[in-house]
Parts: sequence; C-alpha cells; structure tokens
Amino acid sequence: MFDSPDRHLFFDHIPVAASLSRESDGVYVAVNAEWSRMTGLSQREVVGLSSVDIGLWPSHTRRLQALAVLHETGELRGLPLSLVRPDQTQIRFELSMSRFEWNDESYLLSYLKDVTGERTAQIALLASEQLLKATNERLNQQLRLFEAMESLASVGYWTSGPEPDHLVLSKGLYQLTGLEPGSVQPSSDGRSWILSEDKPAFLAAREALDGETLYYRWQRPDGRVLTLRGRMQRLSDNAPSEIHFGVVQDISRERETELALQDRLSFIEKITSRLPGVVFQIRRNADGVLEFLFISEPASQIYPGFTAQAILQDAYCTLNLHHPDDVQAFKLSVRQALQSLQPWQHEYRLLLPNGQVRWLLGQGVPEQEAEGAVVMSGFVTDITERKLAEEKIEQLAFYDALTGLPNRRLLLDRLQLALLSAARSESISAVLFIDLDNFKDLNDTLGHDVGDMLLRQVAQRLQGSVREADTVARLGGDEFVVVLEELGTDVQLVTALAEKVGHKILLNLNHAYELNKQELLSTPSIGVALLSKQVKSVDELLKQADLAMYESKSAGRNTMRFFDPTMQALVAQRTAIDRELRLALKRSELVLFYQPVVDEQAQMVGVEALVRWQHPRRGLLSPMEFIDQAEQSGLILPLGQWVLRKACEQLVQWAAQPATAQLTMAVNVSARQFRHPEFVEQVLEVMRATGVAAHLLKLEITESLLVTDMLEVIEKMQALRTMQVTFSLDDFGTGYSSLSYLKRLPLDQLKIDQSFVRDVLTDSHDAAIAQTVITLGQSLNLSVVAEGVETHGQWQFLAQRGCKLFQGYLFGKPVPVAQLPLSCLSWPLV
Ligand SMILES: Nc1nc2c(ncn2[C@@H]2O[C@@H]3COP(=O)(O)O[C@H]4[C@@H](O)[C@H](n5cnc6c(=O)[nH]c(N)nc65)O[C@@H]4COP(=O)(O)O[C@H]3[C@H]2O)c(=O)[nH]1
Repeated sequence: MFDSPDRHLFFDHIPVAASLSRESDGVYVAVNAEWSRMTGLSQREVVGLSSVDIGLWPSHTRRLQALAVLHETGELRGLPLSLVRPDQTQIRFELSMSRFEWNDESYLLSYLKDVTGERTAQIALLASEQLLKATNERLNQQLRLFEAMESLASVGYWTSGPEPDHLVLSKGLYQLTGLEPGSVQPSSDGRSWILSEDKPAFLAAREALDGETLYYRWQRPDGRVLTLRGRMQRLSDNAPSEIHFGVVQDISRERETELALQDRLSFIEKITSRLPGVVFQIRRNADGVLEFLFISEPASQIYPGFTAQAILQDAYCTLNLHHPDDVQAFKLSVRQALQSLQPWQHEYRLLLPNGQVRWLLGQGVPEQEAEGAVVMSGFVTDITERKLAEEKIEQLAFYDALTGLPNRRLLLDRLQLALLSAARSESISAVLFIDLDNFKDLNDTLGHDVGDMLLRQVAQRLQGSVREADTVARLGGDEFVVVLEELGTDVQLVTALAEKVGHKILLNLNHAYELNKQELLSTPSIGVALLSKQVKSVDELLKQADLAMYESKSAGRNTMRFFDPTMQALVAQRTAIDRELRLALKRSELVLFYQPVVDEQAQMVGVEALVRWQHPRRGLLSPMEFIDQAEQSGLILPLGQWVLRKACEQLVQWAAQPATAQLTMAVNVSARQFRHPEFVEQVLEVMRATGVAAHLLKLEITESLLVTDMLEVIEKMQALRTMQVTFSLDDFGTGYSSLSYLKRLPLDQLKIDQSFVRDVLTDSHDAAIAQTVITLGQSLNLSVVAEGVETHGQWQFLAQRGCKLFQGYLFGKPVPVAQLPLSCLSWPLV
C-alpha cells in the first residue's frame, strides 16, 4: 500500500499523528513521524505490535466496542484515550479512525490528537472546584460545629477591625447576650447592657486588651442578669490592620452554683463552729499520706494551740498532743478503718503540755475515691466529762468510798474470774479475810471519825503489804479481803507464801496508829483460804476464809489461821449447839453451879452463879462451850433470864436460913443481855416474882459493855441501883478500862481478872496491875475481888496489898448448891 515513495513520504510528513493498522488484530502496519514523536514509539518498535499491545486501549473489549461504533456510523471521532509513553509520561489524546479495504484486507487509518495539556487543565480545574466545594462544606460543617459548641458552652466571640467600621459578633454571642442577631453595629453601644458597677472594669480591660480574664454582669433585654467571663486581646500587632478579638462565656450557672456552694459552706462552717467538737474530712492518698481536706474552726477547742489552718497544712501536727500510750492504738484504728472502709470509732487521750488529760471520741465514715484514695468524713468530740463521770460511777459502784479500795461487788467479780481461771489451770490463789479486833469498841468509844481514820490507815498498810497486782478489798465495816492471785501450783508452797504475806500484814497492822493525835493499837485476826479448782463457788471460798478468821478470833485474836475442813465440823457443831441449847432450855438441862467468894479470913461471904449444861450425850458442859454461841444467836437472853431467876430463887431460899441469909449472889450478865431494851424491866420482874432481897444480888458486867453508849448503861445501872441491886465489873483490866468512865459508873465492886492473878507472883507487870486495881478500888470506895486464886501465895500476896475478897479453886470450885460448904459458913475455907 505504501509502495509508492511519494505516498510514503506524504504519510510520514503530514503534521498529524497517523497510523495504519489491520482491523482484524490491530497490528500496526505503519506509523508516521508525528505519531512516533507523540507516542515516543518508533516505526520499528511498533511494527508487529497491536494498538492493544502498546497500551493504546485499556482492553481488547474497549477496542472492539470502538470498532463496533466505527462499523455502525462509518467513522469514529475524538475518542478520548491515554497512553503511557516509554519515558513513563502520560499523554492524553483524541482518536479519530476511518476504515478501508485493500487487497481483501480491512485496514484502519487512525489519527491521534494530543489533548494532554487541555485535559490536565480541565482535570485540575475540576479538582480545584471539588476541593473548593469540599473545603467549603468542611468550613460550613466546622462553623455549624463551632456554633453548636458555642451554644452548648454558652460562649461567643467578637472581632473588630481592621476596618474602623468592622465589628462581628458570633451567633453564640448574640444568643447568650439575648440580642437580635446582626443587631449590633460598630455604632451601637453594646456596653450599655453591662451593669454600671462592672463597666469601669470592662472598659479598662477593653483598653488594655491584655488577654486577662475579666468578670462582669450583663443584663439581657429580657431582664435576666448574666455573669460573664471574658478575655480580649489584639490579633495582630500591626497597628494599621489591628484586629481585636474577644471571647465571652456565660458563667451565670457556674457562679450560681459557686454562690450556692459558698452559702452552704458558710452554713456548714457556722454550724460546725458551734458544735462541741470538730468536723473533719481527711484523705489518704494512694501513697498512704494523709491530708486534711477540711477541719472546722475552732479546731483549738479540741486540739489546744492548733488552728484549722495549721492542721490543714500538716495533717500529722496534732499527733504530738496525743497521749504517748494511745498513739499506736489511734494510728492502728484509723488505718484499719481506711483499709476496711468500715466506720471509724475510737476513744483516745490527749496529754496537754500542762499535764491535763483530755478524752476524745473520734468517729468517721470512710469512702473509696478514684485512684486508690480514701476519704473519711467525721467529727471529733471531747468526752472528758463523760469519761470522768463514768470513772466516778465506776468508782462509786466498784470502790469503797472511805478507803478507795475495791468494794465487795468488785471483789466478788474478781474472785469469780479467779475461780474461772483456776478451773482451767492448776494455779492456786490465796484469800485472806482480815477482821480488826475490837474495832467496834474503838469505833464506839472514840467516835466514827477516828474509826474511819483507822480504816483508811489499815487500807494503806494492807496495800503496802502486798504486790501491786494483788487485790485488797474492803468488804464493809472492819472486814478486809486480800487476794493473792496465782501464787503457784503446789499447795505447800502456796500456803507458805500466803503465810508469809499474812505475817507481814499482822506485823504491819500491829504498829501503833496515829489517830487524831493519839497513838492507838489495833490488831487483826486473819483467816486464810486457798482458791483452787476444788473450790466450787465464791460464796464457799469466802465462808472458808471467814471461818478461818473466826478461828483466829477464838485462838485469842491478833493471829492467823488457815481454813481446814475440821473448821467446818466446828461450825456444824456450833449450829448443833444452837439447836440443842434451844431444846435444853425447854428440857431444863441447864444447871447452876456456885463458886464461893471468901473474905480475908477465907470465910464464905457469897457465891458466883455459873451456868452448866447437863448435855444428854456429852455430859456436863462448861459455859465456855456454849455461852459465846448463845451470845451470837441471841439465846443468851432466855438463858440469862433463866440464870437470874434460878439465882434469885436460891437467894430467897438462903434468906430463910439465918446462916445463909447474908450470902451474896454474883450473876454474870452478858453485854447483849444488858443492852436489851427490856433488861431493867426483866430484872425487876424476876425480883418481884421471887421476892429476893436486892442488896444481896450482884450483877457482873464486863468492860466490853462499857465502851458502848455509856449514858444508857449508866441509866440502866442507876435504875437497878435504886432498887439496891449492886454491880461488879468483871475481868477488870483486860479491855479499854479508863479511869474517866470508871468514876462515872455506879459500881460497887471491881474484879481482878484471873489472868493477872495467875502470874501475880512471877510477873511484875501482873503484880503491878493487881496492885493498881486494889488501890483504885480503895480510892473509888469499891470492893475488890480477886478471881482465879489457886494458891496460898497468890492469896497472901493479894491480901497483903489490901484485897479483901477472893474467889478461886483455893477456896472452892464451882459446884452444885448441894455441895456448897453451907454448914460450916463461919469456918474459913482454907
Ligand atoms: N483456872 C481457874 N479457873 C477458875 C478459878 N476459879 C474460878 N474459875 C473459873 O473462872 C470463871 C469465872 O467466871 P467468869 O470470869 O465470870 O467467866 C465465866 C462467865 O464469863 C461465863 N459464864 C458462866 N456462867 C454464866 C452465866 O450464867 N451467864 C453469863 N452471861 N456468862 C456466864 O463463862 C465464864 C466461864 O465460866 P466457868 O467455866 O464457870 O469458869 C469460871 C470459874 O470456874 C481458878 O482458881 N482457876
């Protein structure tokens, strides 16, 4: 087809990019120079390749579609395509194509028009249009977002400049100020809405434009007053084109909340400052450090010397005030509450610099906070007064007011605990029951004040005699109990230890007491019982100690006895005596014996009536075996009455015989009997009933009677004395004999106690006492009887010293009336 060189030349030189290819497969037959320049592919490179091979078509299909159009319309024009050249640049072109047949072969003649520049410009324009649109949309979106944010955050802004008449307010600013959108012009004065008080500050800030925060109030057209927070500054330093910019935020609600909070806080502060204590809020941070978030004033009412401010600065500063013994427990309680999130309640003490101790009660409720912190809110109150009252109540309830020692109640509690502990272990404790000898007499004679003084001193001495851990208690009256706890497990060892302490107590209580500037002696009787698991109850234990104490009394007082089971037998015996004595009175088992009383010539001048008990099983019992018991049980009253009647009847019988008509009869009257309100009446009644000659009746009273209510005693004695009954003072010298009362008593006779007579020849003391009694009797004009005279020596000694009457085995033992030497009354008995 290009055989002709002219044609070829023509094809090659036309200024249009042309190519010739087979329609069937698209293989190039020829391309011209312009085509090669445009595509970058030479004739040589493309010959044998198809238009699809060189990338002119995106695909075969696309080429076939184009050919279909060509067939249909007969031509194809301006089909936009692109091609990547070997130098990787892309060209865009428009393809026009025509078709022709030659030698039974169909060929395509194609022209390429380079539209790369045009297309690129078009695309760029399109892209920039799209970008602009997108940017616009984004801006609009952001504006909408910004406006929404403005509205949500109640903020707005304004700008002014650079043109003098330029002023823009944001939609948000219009909204929050309540002004009509767009209504504010540079000429309009928006500041007129600012409250006049706040205007100067606003104007100053507007002038300064320094970006500082400014607060002012704004009255909206609807009348609502807003609190605004604003900041204004320059956007550019370039003066001619200066733009001013301001942001405004409506903080009315914030301010209202703040004011409400402030109101509430000041309310809380007002309330808490009047509370009797401090309210606090403390936080333990995750690192374990404590800090006060709040503490009410005046903090010094709880922590003297500290202000709330000081405590807020250093949460630990008040710890120095805590009592050293309580610090650890305090810290532990706080730590535990914060860890367990359980309510805190703790009582602790402060030790103030002046030595004063204050009790505080702390209470709080801990709550977990974020990030491991715990906040505890609570209050601390001063409970010193309550504590003192509690202590006082406890003191009153459990301590003896006089001595300050534990009282019976506390003692019983402690013994109960000791008993429980003994039941669980082998350990043995000792209980010492201490009773003061003759305390009652001393109390009655010297007065209760002195008695109280003695009890206080005894309490002190008892405490000084034992270890601090031991209990010294006052049971009441003159009874004390010492508990020596857990002395050991070996009975013998424990007994030895208790004995040692008992002796120490005896020794300490035996020293003279200085009472009201007088020196006085008092002695104790001590009973000891052991507290071991064998003991069943506190009651039993105290009974045992009490019994042992009575044994000490019976053994002559001022001594100590340990409880042993035989004592219980004795008690049983005493109870039996009581019961039997009652019967004995009814069954007339009592008999009277009489012991002669003689003069200097040993001639019988009278007798002393001494009671005996003809016991059906035990034989004749001495009064020593039942008089004490009768005294205690009160049976002494009917017994004494019986003795008196019998003795009077005897006197009446003797009165009928001239030989015996002058005999006197001494009758023992016990203290309890004498004190009986009816005593005088009872004696008179017996006298009336028997018709006895009263002057022959001599009532023997003991010294112990005289220490109580002297006036009553004197009255009774005088009443009987007017009836000519006489009185003898028995056992003179053994008790609290005092010359002053001796002078006041209507006595007739003194009896020298047999304890002085016994050793009168060997003991100079006893001799001196006997002598003194005789002399005293002489000077007071009283007869003196020496009792218990057993030897001639005693008789002579006493007679030589002026004693005129005697009684004792030397002259005759107590015997039944039938055995009295009445037939030879005028003869000396020895
Ligand atoms: N060792 C010794 N003892 C002598 C001698 N002479 C007399 N006695 C005893 O000494 C006691 C003297 O009686 P008391 O001091 O009134 O002491 C009496 C008296 O306090 C009391 N008592 C006896 N009968 C009665 C009574 O009817 N009523 C009251 N309330 N007490 C009585 O019992 C106490 C003891 O009476 P008794 O056993 O009869 O003991 C009597 C008598 O037997 C002596 O030479 N040597």
